[in-house]
Amino acid sequence: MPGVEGPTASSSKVKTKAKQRYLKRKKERRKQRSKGYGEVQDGEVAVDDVEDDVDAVDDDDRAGSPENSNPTTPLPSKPKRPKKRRRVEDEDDDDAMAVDTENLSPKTSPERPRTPGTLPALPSFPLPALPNAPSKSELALLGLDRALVGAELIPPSTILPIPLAKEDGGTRLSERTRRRLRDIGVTELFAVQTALLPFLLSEESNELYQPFDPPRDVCVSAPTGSGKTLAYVLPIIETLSERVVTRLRALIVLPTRDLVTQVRETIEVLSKGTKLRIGTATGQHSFAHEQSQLVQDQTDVLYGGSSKVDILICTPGRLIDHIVGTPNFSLQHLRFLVIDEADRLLAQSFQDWLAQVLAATRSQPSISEEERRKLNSDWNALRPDSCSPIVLDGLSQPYIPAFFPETKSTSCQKLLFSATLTQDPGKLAALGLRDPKYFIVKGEDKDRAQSNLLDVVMEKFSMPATLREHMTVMDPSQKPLIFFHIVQTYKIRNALVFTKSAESTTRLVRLFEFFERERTQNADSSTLVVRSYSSDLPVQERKTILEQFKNEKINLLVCSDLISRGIDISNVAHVISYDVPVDMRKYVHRVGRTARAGREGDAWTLVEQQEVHISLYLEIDVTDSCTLKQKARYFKQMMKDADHFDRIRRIKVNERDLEPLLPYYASALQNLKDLYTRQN
Ligand SMILES: Nc1ncnc2c1ncn2[C@@H]1O[C@H](COP(=O)(O)OP(=O)(O)OP(=O)(O)O)[C@@H](O)[C@H]1O
Repeated sequence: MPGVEGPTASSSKVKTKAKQRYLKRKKERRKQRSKGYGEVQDGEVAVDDVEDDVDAVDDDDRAGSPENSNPTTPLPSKPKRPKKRRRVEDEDDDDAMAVDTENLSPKTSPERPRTPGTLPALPSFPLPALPNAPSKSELALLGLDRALVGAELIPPSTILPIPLAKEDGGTRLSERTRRRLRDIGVTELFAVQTALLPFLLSEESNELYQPFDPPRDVCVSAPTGSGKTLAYVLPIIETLSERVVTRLRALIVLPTRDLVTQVRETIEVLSKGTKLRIGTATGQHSFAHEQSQLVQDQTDVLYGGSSKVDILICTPGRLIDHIVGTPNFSLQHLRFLVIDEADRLLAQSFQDWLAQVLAATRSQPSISEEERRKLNSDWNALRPDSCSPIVLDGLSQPYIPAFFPETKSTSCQKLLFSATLTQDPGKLAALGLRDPKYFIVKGEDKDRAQSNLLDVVMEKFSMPATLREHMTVMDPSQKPLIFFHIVQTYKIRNALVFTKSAESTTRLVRLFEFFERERTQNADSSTLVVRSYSSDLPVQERKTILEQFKNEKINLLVCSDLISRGIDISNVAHVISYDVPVDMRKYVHRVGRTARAGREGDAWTLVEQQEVHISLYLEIDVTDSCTLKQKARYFKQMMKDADHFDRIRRIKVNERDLEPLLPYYASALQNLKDLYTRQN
């Protein structure tokens, strides 16, 4: 067909011309070479002959390569011309591959000796490279709970005035509650409260039961003394104060009895004028007594439970005792489950308390066949209004047809609080949080939201802005003396002093008392009063001591970490860590006993340096000298890891500063030694 043949014929003509041009250039090249190198060798001709068969268009392309573009270019003064590349069968191979193939195949020119330096340079391939290792911060964000990424960050300086007028001013608090707050001197909401109250008191969430649209759970991380207690107490009181029947609707779990007492006092003050009833379960009283205080009817089988209290504040151990052993003690009506000091409580595996509590909020009553038959015949006898919707669902009941049968959920909203909230996914997973909402009080700068969030994830806890921190490094043998020196020099009063154990507490108090006796005998000043506070003391005595400390009849209270968490004593001006805290969390909670609610405060840490000189005093004190050797380094590293070292002012104490105290100290040591010798 002419239409087909025409182009084919013309292309073959073009091809012929191109080939002629190519052959002409080739001849010229040969001439050039023979001038420069003399006789052409056999092998080379052979290669060229192979090349002659290659498609001319290809050759044209190659003619444009630097190698061939200028045949008149002076050739390098090498003994042999560079070996010509040979195009092998695979047309897709690039030039580099062609060179490689030839080099790997000595058959192409077996007789030609290979001279170093005659091969064209191989193109360099990019070397395989490892990707950069992700930074610590990138790793921290990986796999992070989405809820935490969407956390609401609240600048610590945020406040909201509480008006007394009819309008609530955005606080969502009733007039009654606002008046109560005014009565106790609270005129504005603190940062954590400004965020929590509107969230927990929104219109949709003030129902006692929300089986089809249950409320979201909440996790709060806010510094010590920032007002977390009111952030949960106020919404609980506001939501429950409208209730008609008393049911156990709020459960507050705390790690110690002292904290239970403290929170109870706060709730009692603020719920004045409501009908809400408050109970505690700590094991302080007999079990039977507690049962009678908590449950109305322990004899009948009541599927809806029976409660004398609306709000129960308790420690986990005693709570489990009641779940297991108190008839009609039921958590089915719970609207709020508060876990304060959550990181500490989640670390406690006591009887798997958390799993038991969560199960109790969802549990169905176990009903015998006989009871079930009775129920079917007399449904009204059950008094269905006494059961929560979720329990009612589990009972045999008259069949009510429904187009859209919906599953009901417990209305219990979990609220977790801590100044050192754990981000441990395993621990949080155990809680089975429902669409949790995180609130984090941290950082004034909104542009640094990402890094603030990272700090929380990497457990770089925030501290009160009004806290001043100091540390002094010393030889262990001088620690008691330097402690006395700091107390005298900085006029330390209203101080909590933390030691590592109840035993060291007692010893330090004795030594201090001897020292003060010697000092005041020879000087015109009043004796400082120091007392120990430990779990060994009877409850009533502990209460009395705390009262005396609050009333400033005791100047220094020496204690172990028993009261390092949560305890709120407004007049604590100083916290002294006589023994360094074992971890950053402990440090945060210890120093957080001062500088609360915007007040100023000082924290002092006495750190032993590496070299250990065991003195008379320390012979009694030291049990683990290996640990001791590590202390200064360990403490500094702990602070550096938390990006906190720069906030701590280092104090240097000279030998000369200590000289005036030495005689009293020597006598005090002798007295202490005599005392221990007598006791043994
Ligand atoms: N809005 C407020 N105005 C004035 N004082 C307040 C306000 N909110 C709380 N406080 C007071 O601040 C102090 C510290 O509050 P709270 O004990 O709740 O702190 P916290 O955040 O729970 O601390 P911690 O983590 O140490 O337990 C308390 O004395 C409390 O009465």
